[in-house]
Amino acid sequence: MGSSSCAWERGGVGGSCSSGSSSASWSGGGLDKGEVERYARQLVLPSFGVARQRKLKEASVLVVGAGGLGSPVCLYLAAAGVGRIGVTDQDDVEKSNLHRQILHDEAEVGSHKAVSASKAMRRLNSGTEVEVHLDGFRAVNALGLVEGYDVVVDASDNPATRYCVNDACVIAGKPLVSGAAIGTDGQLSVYNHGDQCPCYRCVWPDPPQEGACQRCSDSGVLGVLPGIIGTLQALETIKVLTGAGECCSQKLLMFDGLATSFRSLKLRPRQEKCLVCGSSPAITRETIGSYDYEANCGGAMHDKGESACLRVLPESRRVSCEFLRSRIDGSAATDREFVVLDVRPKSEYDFAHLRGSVSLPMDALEEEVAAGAALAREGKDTYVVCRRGNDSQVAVDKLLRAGATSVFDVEGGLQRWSKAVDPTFPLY
Ligand SMILES: Nc1ncnc2c1ncn2[C@@H]1O[C@H](COP(=O)(O)OP(=O)(O)OP(=O)(O)O)[C@@H](O)[C@H]1O
Repeated sequence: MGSSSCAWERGGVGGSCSSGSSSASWSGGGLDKGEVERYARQLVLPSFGVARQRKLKEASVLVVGAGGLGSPVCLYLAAAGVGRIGVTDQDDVEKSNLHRQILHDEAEVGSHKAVSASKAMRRLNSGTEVEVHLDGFRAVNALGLVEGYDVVVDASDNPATRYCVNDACVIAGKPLVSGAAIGTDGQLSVYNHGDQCPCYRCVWPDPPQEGACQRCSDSGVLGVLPGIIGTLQALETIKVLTGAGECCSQKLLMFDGLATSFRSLKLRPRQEKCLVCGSSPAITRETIGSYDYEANCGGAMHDKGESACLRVLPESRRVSCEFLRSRIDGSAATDREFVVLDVRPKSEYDFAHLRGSVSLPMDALEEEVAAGAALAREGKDTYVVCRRGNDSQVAVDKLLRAGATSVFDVEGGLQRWSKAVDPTFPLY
């Protein structure tokens, strides 16, 4: 090869290669050598190429939630070369997150998820600028957060956040890549992307009642499921940012993990009556900050373990975990007979329960109440436990209404037991 000729040129944009010039002998279409080498396998794709890679480099994405869905979203977007990624979460990494939240590892248990996520992305790609928003997504910061990015990915797990993220995206005119995964199923759609494309609220105008929505912490999730849906969210985000292919907008993709099958539903276009993108919106730039999403859209935005506890019983019906321990070890100042009822599903009882406790899942307890058999334990003190101290209160309430007199809720449930009494009891 002659010394004056260009070694090679790609992309056609950027520096020239004239004979005798001191400038580089090549042009990478706006990418440097390291970037060309790093992204080579997608640069060679005719459907992608250098121009789209450059778009990714110039783009920014906000990821709401650094959990099961957010993990593959953050990792794949950083790996793909998105220029700036913001991640927001308010929660800490727990051991029970690790089977699916592959952003985090054992060393990060107890640390803030957004911080842990940022470390993982920086480890993966030092060329991606990572921004951390520690307070989570809320009505008061919604618009400010969303306006700082080109595309928003909803990787959260509760309806109040989903509606709030959607409304902010509509007001700020940002596409929203939304995913959900629970049990062995998942779904995905791109909202608010183009004139006719509906927003999340157009498709789901009626938020669920508080407590009506399933959560991974209660219903369980096969670890790989959010991996699949989150990876699809990353793919859709890349397509929205670069214009490659066709986005999953105006349709809802549904995945059945047990059958390994995908189905898609066509969605109705934007709705005139929609509260946020309709012709006379109630939620606007001026009102979003004070809109009460928790009251209007299905309950708490941030699931902070025990703080999410219900309070349906008077203090006199509640005992502490420490008191229950004193009954079990015989140090309490009473020798009345007692029984510990565990109202969690049998599957949970089977993997860990208090020695001597009796399994009576909520549906069996309801049958017992309906059959008038709820007083069978009268004469003994009955202490009711569940995982977090919510179902146990409901169970005690049902037993009291059925005429039982000596039943008590164990405050904070087995999570509190694990933290306050016996750290060897599995915390999940
Ligand atoms: N308003 C919000 N702002 C930021 N992050 C949120 C918000 N609401 C939920 N999240 C985060 O979204 C993530 C959802 O993750 P995931 O569904 O895997 O469940 P999890 O809450 O981490 O775990 P588990 O349900 O098992 O306790 C969580 O990290 C959660 O803290």
